[in-house]
Amino acid sequence: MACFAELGLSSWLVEQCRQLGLKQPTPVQVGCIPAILEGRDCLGCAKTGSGKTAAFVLPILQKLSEDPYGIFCLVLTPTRELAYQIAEQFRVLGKPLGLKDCIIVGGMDMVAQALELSRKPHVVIATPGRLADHLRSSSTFSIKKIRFLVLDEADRLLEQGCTDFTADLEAILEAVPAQRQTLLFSATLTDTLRELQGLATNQPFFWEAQAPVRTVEQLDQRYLLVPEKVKDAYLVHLIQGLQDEHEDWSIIIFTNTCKTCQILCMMLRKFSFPTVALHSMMKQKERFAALAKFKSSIYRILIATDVASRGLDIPTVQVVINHNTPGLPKIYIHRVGRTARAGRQGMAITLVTQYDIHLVHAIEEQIKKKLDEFSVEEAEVLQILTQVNVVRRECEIKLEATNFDEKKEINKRKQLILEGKDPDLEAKRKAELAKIRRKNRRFKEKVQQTLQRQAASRGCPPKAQPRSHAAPPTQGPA
Ligand SMILES: Nc1ncnc2c1ncn2[C@@H]1O[C@H](COP(=O)(O)OP(=O)(O)OP(=O)(O)O)[C@@H](O)[C@H]1O
Repeated sequence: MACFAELGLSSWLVEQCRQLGLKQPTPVQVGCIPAILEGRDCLGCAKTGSGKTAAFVLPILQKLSEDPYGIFCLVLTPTRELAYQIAEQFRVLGKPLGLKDCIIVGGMDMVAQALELSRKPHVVIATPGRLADHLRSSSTFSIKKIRFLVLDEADRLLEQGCTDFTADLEAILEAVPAQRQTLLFSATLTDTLRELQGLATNQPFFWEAQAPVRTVEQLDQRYLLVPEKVKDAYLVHLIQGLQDEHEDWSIIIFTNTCKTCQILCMMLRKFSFPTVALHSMMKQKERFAALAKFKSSIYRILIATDVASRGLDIPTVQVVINHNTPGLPKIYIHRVGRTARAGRQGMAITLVTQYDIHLVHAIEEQIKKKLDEFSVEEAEVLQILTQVNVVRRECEIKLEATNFDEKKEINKRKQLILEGKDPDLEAKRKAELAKIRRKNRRFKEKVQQTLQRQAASRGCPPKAQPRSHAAPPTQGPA
């Protein structure tokens, strides 16, 4: 395996790596750094926690040291917390350069950001929405001369998920020069490869880690079949077990909505688990504070929505629990990638209800690996069931009293207005879409029932279970 110096990096950068404890480059670094130094665009696809950040930070710093000016590089990332993490890597590795960086993310003071931008930092790390706002409203800075454009978690930036970056990305792409080096990185690039290739046209170099499985080897991946109604009792039982078994334990729990995240956080605290929440309904300062408390192990459990599923690098995390089975395999890959990073061991446990078995199949097909069953003593779960349900209900009532839903609705409307959309029209469109989906689902169910009836009348055995180990969930103690 090559060493950092053999990749063409200058001695001061090699020394920085050594000081940081990076002894040998990882495969994605070996693959991408020389191509970037040659001046080529680069698309780097490698597993979670495999060192993709340094794969672009190191060559950019080298080029910056040869021709320092501001603004030299723009890095775009989907989440605010990730922007701070990337900035830290630039700062640490670029220390000898006296690197000036600037973080432009939503939820922070815009005037202070505008001032910082006008001081021509070498590197700007931004979320697309806030940077586009600055471009629309200010003429005190320019990204017309940037040498590097980086899209970290590039597939997320390009897909139209719950936060749609397309319009903001368009505004940004109009403001950057055509002559630039574009670097795109993610653990799941291949799904949006065609769109991404349109962005990187300068002798693009595509690097993908060759591996039979798309998740890391050191990750023990489990599923736990739970009846929907008793999910939270299983969760409490799981955490209790992990806490009893491990001295220095640290867990991230992923939920599907901000509200569930908030309720579960309140509930786990009632059970005296040191828990902090991270979701987009929190103020930015609270988000940073929560993350800092978790990183410093003051709190052992971080309960989060997918705002924390990409990129966050917290080496102490040993376990990831998916409170809901992710609807998309790619979300699963990023969530479970918050543990077992940089060669460490880790475990991911996905709670699977009777309605989610097909999602597990889709995940297994994508990652090219079967999940193993995680077994628990059902009798022990039964013992805490009533208590957990009562506490959860109390937390729900408490949260309702804070008008959480109303605040969420107002935030949503604000966001739509900012995106130039009519909130009422959007609501109507959504309701129509939901109606169509319901109709489709009913139709599918009817077809299924007819097929089963026909099979039964022909005397065929009922259709086999989709997977050998995914037996129907046990009749839980509901
Ligand atoms: N050459 C190296 N040797 C050892 N550790 C490294 C090396 N390069 C990076 N690391 C460490 O590996 C960890 C993961 O790196 P990084 O956050 O860049 O992963 P990633 O590939 O971007 O993951 P994700 O897809 O989840 O964003 C970091 O703590 C980083 O400091």
